[in-house]
Amino acid sequence: MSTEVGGPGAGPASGPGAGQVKDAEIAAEQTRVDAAYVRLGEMRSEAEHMLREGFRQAQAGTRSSLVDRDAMVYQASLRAQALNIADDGLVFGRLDLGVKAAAATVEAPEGAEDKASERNGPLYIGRVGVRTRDHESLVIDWRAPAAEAFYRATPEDPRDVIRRRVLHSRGHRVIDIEDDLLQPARADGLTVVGDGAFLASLARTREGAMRDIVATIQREQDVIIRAPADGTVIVRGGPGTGKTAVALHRVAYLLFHHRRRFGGRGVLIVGPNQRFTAYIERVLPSLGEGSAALRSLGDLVSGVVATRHDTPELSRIKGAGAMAGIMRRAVGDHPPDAPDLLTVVHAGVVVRLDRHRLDKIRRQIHQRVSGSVNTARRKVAETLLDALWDRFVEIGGLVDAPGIKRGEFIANARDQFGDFLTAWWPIRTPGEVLRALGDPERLREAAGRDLSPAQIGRLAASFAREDDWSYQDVALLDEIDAVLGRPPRAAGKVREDDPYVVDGVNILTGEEVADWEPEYRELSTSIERSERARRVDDEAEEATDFGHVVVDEAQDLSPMQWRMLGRRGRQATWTVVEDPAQSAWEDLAASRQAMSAALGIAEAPGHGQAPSRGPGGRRGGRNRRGGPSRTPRRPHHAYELTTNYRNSIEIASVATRVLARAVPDATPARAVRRSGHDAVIALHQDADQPTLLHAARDAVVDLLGQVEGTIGVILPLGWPKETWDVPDRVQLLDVLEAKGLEFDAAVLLSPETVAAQSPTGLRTLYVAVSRATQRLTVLTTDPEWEKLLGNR
Ligand SMILES: Nc1ncnc2c1ncn2[C@@H]1O[C@H](COP(=O)(O)OP(=O)(O)OP(=O)(O)O)[C@@H](O)[C@H]1O
Repeated sequence: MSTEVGGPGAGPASGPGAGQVKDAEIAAEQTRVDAAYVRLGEMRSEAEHMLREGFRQAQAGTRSSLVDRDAMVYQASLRAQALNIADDGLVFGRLDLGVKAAAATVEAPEGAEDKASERNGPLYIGRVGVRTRDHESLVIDWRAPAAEAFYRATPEDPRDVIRRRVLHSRGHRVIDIEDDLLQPARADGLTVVGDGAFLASLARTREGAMRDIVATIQREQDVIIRAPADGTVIVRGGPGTGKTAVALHRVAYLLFHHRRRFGGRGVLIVGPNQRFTAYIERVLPSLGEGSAALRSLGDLVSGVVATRHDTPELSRIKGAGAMAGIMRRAVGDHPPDAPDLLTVVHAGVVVRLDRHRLDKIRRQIHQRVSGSVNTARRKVAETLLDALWDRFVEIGGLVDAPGIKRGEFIANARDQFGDFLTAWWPIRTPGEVLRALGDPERLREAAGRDLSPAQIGRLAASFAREDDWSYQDVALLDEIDAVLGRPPRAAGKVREDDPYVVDGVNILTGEEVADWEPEYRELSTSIERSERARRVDDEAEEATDFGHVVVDEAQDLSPMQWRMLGRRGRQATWTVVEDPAQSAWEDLAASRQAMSAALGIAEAPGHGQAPSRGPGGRRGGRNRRGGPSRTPRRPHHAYELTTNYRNSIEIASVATRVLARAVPDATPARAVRRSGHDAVIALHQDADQPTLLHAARDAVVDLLGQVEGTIGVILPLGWPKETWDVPDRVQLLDVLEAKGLEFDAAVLLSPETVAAQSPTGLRTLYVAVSRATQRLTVLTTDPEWEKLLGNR
C-alpha cells in the first residue's frame, strides 16, 4: 500500500519529511483520480450516444419507438447532466476498510447503475458512481448505501473503516488530503496525513452563494440526509448548524433513490425571501439535480411578487389563522360593482329581486357550492331562475297571466338576465378581492368579530395600497384563490351570438366553451399558475401537488403561510428545518398547530424533544375550502443538529449572549473554529441614525481590507438602505432579509433598535449576530448593550 510514516497509530505525519510524504500521497491519489476521469469521459460519450440514438428513433416515428425514445432520452439526458456536473471535484473521499467490508454494500438505487463491487481495495467516494466497462466500481456515488460509512464512521463506531481520507480538489487536480484514522490497531501500512483541512474549509472565504458540502457532511447531518423517505422530517438546530445544507442534500438523496416517485410529482423548496433562494440556488445543480422548484414565500404564487414586509403588527394580523374565515367571507360578499336589482318582464308582469333578496340568494349559493366559486355560474343561474319564478308566483303573476307554464317563464327570464349574471357573479381574481377589502366597510363586514375597529382601519389602509403586495399578502391571495378556484376552461367552439354563453360557460348546460378569456385578469388561478411555473415546455404539464416539500426557516411561517404551503403538498412528504429561537413569529403555538395541519402530523414535538412517530396510514382528501384540515396523518421524525459550522467561536459567543436573553432555556450550538478575532462592539453613545450609518461605512472600509469575501451591513427594519459607493461584495440589508444568509464579515447597526422593534426583536437580533463567519462589528448607541454583547 502507501508509504508509511511514523507507523500505525502514530497520528498525522508531521516533522521533517511530512510534506514530501503528503506530496507522494497526493500524487498517488491523483493517479487514481485521473483514471476515474478517463472513465467518466467515456461514460459521458456513451450518454451522449444514447441521447442521439433516442432522437434517431424518434425520427423513425413508430408509436412504440416514441415511447422508447422518451424513456431513453429522459434517462440519457439526466445521466449526461449528472456526468457533466461531476466533472468538477469528481472524487472527494476514500475509505480503507477491512477486506470483507469493501465489497459488502454497494447497491443500486432505483434506476441507477451502481452494482455490488467485488474489489477489496480502497473505496472511492464521489459526486457520481463510476464503473469500468467490466462493472468494477471505481467511484461510488455519495448517496449510495456503500458511501454511508464515509459519513457515519467514528472511532467509537468505525463500521470496519480503518482510515477515512478526504481529497480536496480544484477541477481535476487533487490539491490536499486529510486523514482520519478510526482503527489505529488495524492501520498496518497506512499513512496518515492532514492538518485539519475540514476546519480550514469552514473558514474559507464566502463568495456570496452557498456551496454543497458533499465532501464534509458530518455524521449527525448524514443521519438526516438519509432519513427514511416515508413521512416527514423535522430538523431543529441553532444558526449555522447546516440545516439548509442538510435539507438540500436530502433532496438530492431522495431524488437519487426515488427518482420516479419524487421526480414525477416534483419537489418544492421554499425559503423566506428571494435573496435567500438566490443564495442557495446553486447547491442542487452542483449536486446534479436541477429539477426541484425553488420558491420564496414572496413568489410562491406565480404572477405575484412580494416587495415588502409588513410592520410586525400588521404581519401578526394578516398571518393569523382567523384570516382564512375573513377571506372566505370576502369572497362571498357582494362584489364591488355588482348590480343591486334584477328585473325581468314576463307576459306583462314585472318581476324584481331586490338587494335584500339577492344577498340572501348569494349566501345560499355560497353555502351550497361544492366546487370553486368561479365555476358556479350554472348553479347561480338555476338558483336565480327558481327565485324569479317563486317571486312571480308570490306577486300573483299566475293570476295576472293565467296558464303560464314554468318552463316558458324560465326560458324567457333566462334570455333577459345574461348581462345581469355576468355582473352579479363576475369571474373574480384574488387581487381584486383583496384590494376591495381596502374599503373599511367591506372589511368590517367580512371580519365580523375577528378584528377590532383599530385593526380594521390599519388593515384596510394596507389593502388599499395600489403599488405592491407584502409577504403576508401573498398567503392571503393564495387563500382567496383556493376559494375562487379556476375560471371556466375552454372545451368546445364558441358561438359569439349564443345568448346562453356567459363568460365562457353555457349557463344552461354548464359546458365551457373554447377561445374564451376573461376580459381582465390580474392574477390567474393557482392551478394555472403552478402549471405555467412548472411547465417544462408548452406540451408537458406537471402536477400541482408536489411529492416532497422542503420548508426552510420554518419558524417564521404564519398560520396563513402554512395553509398556503399545505395546499401544495396534500399528499407530500416533507422536510422542515427550523430554529424556534430565531423566530420572528410571535404566536409560536398557533404556528405550530398550523404546521401540524399542513404536514398532516398529529402534533410536532417541541424544541429538543426526542424523535417521534405520529399515527400512520390514513390518506386524506381535498378540503373544499382549501384548508389543510383533512390532510392525512403521517409518521414524522424529529432531529436536532448541535454543531455550529458557520460562526467562529468568538462570534458564536456574542450570539450565545443574545440567545440567553432571547430564549433563556435554549442550549446554544457548539462552535468549532477559533478565528483569533474577537467581535468588535463599538459604542457611539447617543449617536443619531446618520452618524451611526457613517460609522458603519468606516467599519466597512476597515473590513474590506481584512476579509476577501462578502460583507453584510445589517440594519434595523425601516432604516434607509441608501446606495453606498462600495464594491459588490458589500450588501446592505435589513434584519429580516438577513435570514438564512451568511457573510465573511457582518456590521450590525443598533442592536437596541432591532431588539425593541417587535415583541420578537431579541430573536431577530439573534439572527443578525449569527450571520458572520470571520468578523463581526456591532455599532450601538447604548452602553448597556455594549456591556451585554461585549461581556463586560
Ligand atoms: N458538514 C459541513 N461541512 C462544511 N461546511 C458545512 C457543513 N455543514 C454546514 N456547513 C456550512 O456552514 C454554513 C451554515 O450552514 P447553513 O446555512 O446550512 O446553516 P443553517 O443551520 O441553515 O443556519 P441558519 O439557521 O442561520 O439559517 C454554510 O456555509 C454551510 O455550507
